[in-house]
Amino acid sequence: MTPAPTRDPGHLTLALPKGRILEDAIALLSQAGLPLTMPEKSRALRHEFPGVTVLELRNQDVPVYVDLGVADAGIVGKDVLIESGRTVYEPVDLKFAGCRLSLIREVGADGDIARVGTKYPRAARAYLNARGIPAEIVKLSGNIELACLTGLADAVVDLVQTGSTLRANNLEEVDVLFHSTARLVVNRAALKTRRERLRPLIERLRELTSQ
Ligand SMILES: Nc1ncnc2c1ncn2[C@@H]1O[C@H](COP(=O)(O)OP(=O)(O)OP(=O)(O)O)[C@@H](O)[C@H]1O
Ligand SMILES: O=P(O)(O)OC[C@H]1O[C@H](OP(=O)(O)OP(=O)(O)O)[C@H](O)[C@@H]1O
Repeated sequence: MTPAPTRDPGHLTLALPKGRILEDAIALLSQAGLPLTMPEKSRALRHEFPGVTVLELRNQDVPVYVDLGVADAGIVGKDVLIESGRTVYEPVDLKFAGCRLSLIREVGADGDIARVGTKYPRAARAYLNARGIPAEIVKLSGNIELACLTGLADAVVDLVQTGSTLRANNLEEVDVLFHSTARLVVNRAALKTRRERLRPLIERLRELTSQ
């Protein structure tokens, strides 16, 4: 493996997820003083701004890039962070992208739960184990609620925000595993080597989200 080039301690590398978090993340980081704008629609995956590089990633990869120090900091949902099992420093609750991870079934379903579909197998396993439910977990990638509707699973563990997906598909929330919002995550070594950049950013984000 080629060793990573030594990076200028005055330069920040940020891991941001494409998808629904990106626009709010860029807006908040700009308010906090970073010279960022929404990247133009293109196939470019790395975006350069004065003193800041933005890596555009899948949500699940943000904790990996930050934990392994390729990115100094990042923004990701608490749901993805919990599921990743990585213990990155998480100094600010950014309070957007609010939702909850819930156990969902068809309205009125009351049989045993033998199989659960989810994009969150680790969180689902912990929840089911804690309740002594020996269900099989099937890892799915999207439109998770379909697993309930088609009989692929007796229940699903998925995100709920407005509840409109549930209502449109005759589903109900049986239990809430946890609530989630977007978080700033920071690499612990970078917190020391890039202290001058990261400390003011953390402070400003705390002020902006009134913590
Ligand atoms: N309906 C929702 N309302 C509010 N926040 C949500 C909602 N759905 C997801 N989120 C939050 O936004 C994050 C990103 O969601 P998004 O839909 O962009 O991801 P995705 O496209 O499913 O992920 P992937 O990167 O795996 O393709 C989630 O991890 C969660 O924290
Ligand atoms: O309660 P609601 O406001 O309806 O939001 C919940 C829906 O939003 C997310 O799906 P998303 O739109 O990201 O699609 P996905 O299933 O492909 O991830 C989540 O997986 C739910 O399906």
